[in-house]
Amino acid sequence: MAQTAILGAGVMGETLLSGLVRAGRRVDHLLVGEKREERARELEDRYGVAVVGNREAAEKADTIALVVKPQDMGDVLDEIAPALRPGQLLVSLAAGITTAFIESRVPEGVAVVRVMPNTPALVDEGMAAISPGSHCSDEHLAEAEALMASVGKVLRIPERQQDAVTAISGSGPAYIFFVVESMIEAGVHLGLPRSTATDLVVQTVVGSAKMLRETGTHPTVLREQVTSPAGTTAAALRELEIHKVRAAFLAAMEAARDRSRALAEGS
Ligand SMILES: NC(=O)C1=CN([C@@H]2O[C@H](COP(=O)(O)OP(=O)(O)OC[C@H]3O[C@@H](n4cnc5c(N)ncnc54)[C@H](O)[C@@H]3O)[C@@H](O)[C@H]2O)C=CC1
Ligand SMILES: O=C(O)[C@@H]1CCC=N1
Repeated sequence: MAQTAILGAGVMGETLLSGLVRAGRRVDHLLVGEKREERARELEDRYGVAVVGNREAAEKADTIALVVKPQDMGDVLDEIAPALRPGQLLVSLAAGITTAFIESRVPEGVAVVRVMPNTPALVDEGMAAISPGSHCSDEHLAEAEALMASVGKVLRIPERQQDAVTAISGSGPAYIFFVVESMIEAGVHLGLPRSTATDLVVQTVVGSAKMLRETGTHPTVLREQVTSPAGTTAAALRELEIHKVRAAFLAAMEAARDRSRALAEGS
C-alpha cells in the first residue's frame, strides 16, 4: 500500500494519525515529520510510527499531509520542495493557505488539495471540506477524500468557500465548547454541583445534535417544540435575543472568515 506522511504532529496531525490507525492503516505505511524532539518520541511510543525528517518523509510518501501552522507552511514547503516529484499529492489542512500558494512553491505536476478539518475527527465525527488545486486529478481528490473520510464526513467545495467553511466547521467546535462552558457556569450559579451541571449540559448537547442529524428536522422547528407559550424556554430565549447572541455569532464568524483571509496574506 502507498505511504502517507503527516508533517506537523500537533493537535490536528495527531488526530489524523490516530484516525488512520483506528481505521486500520498499517503503521509501517505511515511516516511522521515533527520538529519538536520530545513530541516526536511521544508519538513513536504511542503509535509505533516512524518519525523522520520532513525531506525523507516527502521522498518516500505518495501522499503528504501538511499539518503545520499557516505561518510555518512556507518553511516546510521550501524544505520539502527539492524532494517532491510529479504525481505526488500534497494535502494541506492549514487555515487560510491557498492551493495557489502551495503550487507556487513546489515542482509542477505535484497535486494539491486544500482541506479544512475539525477536531471532532478525534472521535471519528470530523467534518472536512476539501477543494482541489489546479493540477489535481479526480484520483488525487478521491485519495484526499478517503484520507479524511477515515475520521468523519467529507464535503467537496469550491476553494472560494474555504474561508467561510473555516469560520463554521473549522472553528465551530470551539464555539460549541464555549456555549457548553457558559451553560455549566450558569448551572453552578443556579446552585447545582459542577459535576451535575456538566453531565446535564453534555448530554443535552449530544442529544440535541443527534436529533438534528437523525430527524433531519429544521432547527427552528426543534426549538419551537421546546418552547411552550409563556413557559421557561420562552423566558430564556428572550434574554438571548436581548443580549444579541444571534448578532454575536454573525460578528464572530465574520471575524473568523476575515482572519482566514488574512492568514492567506501571511499575517
Ligand atoms: N486545531 C484545530 O482545531 C484545527 C487546526 N487546523 C489547522 O491545522 C494546522 C495545525 O494546527 P494544530 O495541530 O492545532 O497546531 P499545533 O501547533 O498543535 O501543531 C503544529 C505542529 O507542527 C509542528 N511543526 C512546526 N514546524 C514544523 C516543521 N518545520 N516541521 C515539522 N513539524 C513542524 C509543531 O511542532 C507542532 O507539533 C494549522 O494549520 C491549523 O490551521 C485546521 C482545522 C482545525
Ligand atoms: O484557530 C485556527 O486558526 C484553526 C483553524 C480552524 C480551527 N483552528
